[in-house]
Amino acid sequence: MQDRAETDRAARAGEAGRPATPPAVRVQGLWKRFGQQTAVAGIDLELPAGKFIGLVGPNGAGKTTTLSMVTGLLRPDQGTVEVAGHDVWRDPVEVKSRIGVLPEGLRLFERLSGRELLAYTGRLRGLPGAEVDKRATQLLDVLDLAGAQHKLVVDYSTGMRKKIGLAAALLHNPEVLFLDEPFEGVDPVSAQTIREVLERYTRSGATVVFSSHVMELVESLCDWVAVMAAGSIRAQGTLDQVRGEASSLQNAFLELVGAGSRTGGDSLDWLGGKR
Ligand SMILES: Nc1ncnc2c1ncn2[C@@H]1O[C@H](COP(=O)(O)OP(=O)(O)OP(=O)(O)O)[C@@H](O)[C@H]1O
Repeated sequence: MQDRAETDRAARAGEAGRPATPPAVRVQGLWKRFGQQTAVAGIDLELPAGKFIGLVGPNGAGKTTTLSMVTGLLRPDQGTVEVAGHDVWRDPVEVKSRIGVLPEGLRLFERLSGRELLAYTGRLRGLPGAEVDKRATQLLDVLDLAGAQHKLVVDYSTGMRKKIGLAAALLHNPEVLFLDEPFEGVDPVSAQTIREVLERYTRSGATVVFSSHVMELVESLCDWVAVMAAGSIRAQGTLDQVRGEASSLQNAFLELVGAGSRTGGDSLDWLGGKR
């Protein structure tokens, strides 16, 4: 007779007998309140590994709060979060070694140059100096920052800051990369570069989770989507599952967040009228 542990192991094993990969993120019963405001209202979320995942929702939906709790930056009031099979709040060191994060309102060491920032990040991550140098050179090159590598980060533009932040988040080759609005403030050329880097990264089996308001972008990039509104998950699944019968993700999104019937400003009858 199989013992319990054996049965559990068998249940976790894939059809080929290999251990099944745990989801990139598993969230259960997650809550966060700020005073009277409930930012995240008991969500469950399971994000598969190896996918390009979009977390979408209107302003104030709770995306940043969720990503902050998932990445160990903000302690939940209630609930559990696992990343790559490890509990974020019980096993933070293990989790942090496996993830890269580009947070909202990115704070960087402003008085370092881009290259110094990468060198410092690499050493903090415990990488050997020569390896950091090699990876930094390649990342600066691919992200078109080689010409600005000796400039102080404080003098970087918004898009350059996003790119150096992304380079720092990728330097240790994380299993799961979390990006809060990675394309905001980024010009189309840089956006294309970031996109190519991320597509290449997910093709290697890694997971990208990013939040965005731009549905066209999510539709063209992601194979998996979670829709959030008012602190709850309204839908999660493959792009096709979430889009359902709707003609586009944008239309599905408007229905899911209950904005489908909004009038688009009928009450502003004075705007554009007689002056
Ligand atoms: N530190 C805080 N203190 C008080 N309220 C907060 C705090 N952080 C978030 N909130 C509130 O929680 C709710 C969710 O905010 P959050 O920033 O997570 O939304 P979001 O989906 O990321 O929005 P956006 O798309 O506008 O960035 C909002 O109502 C916000 O005002």
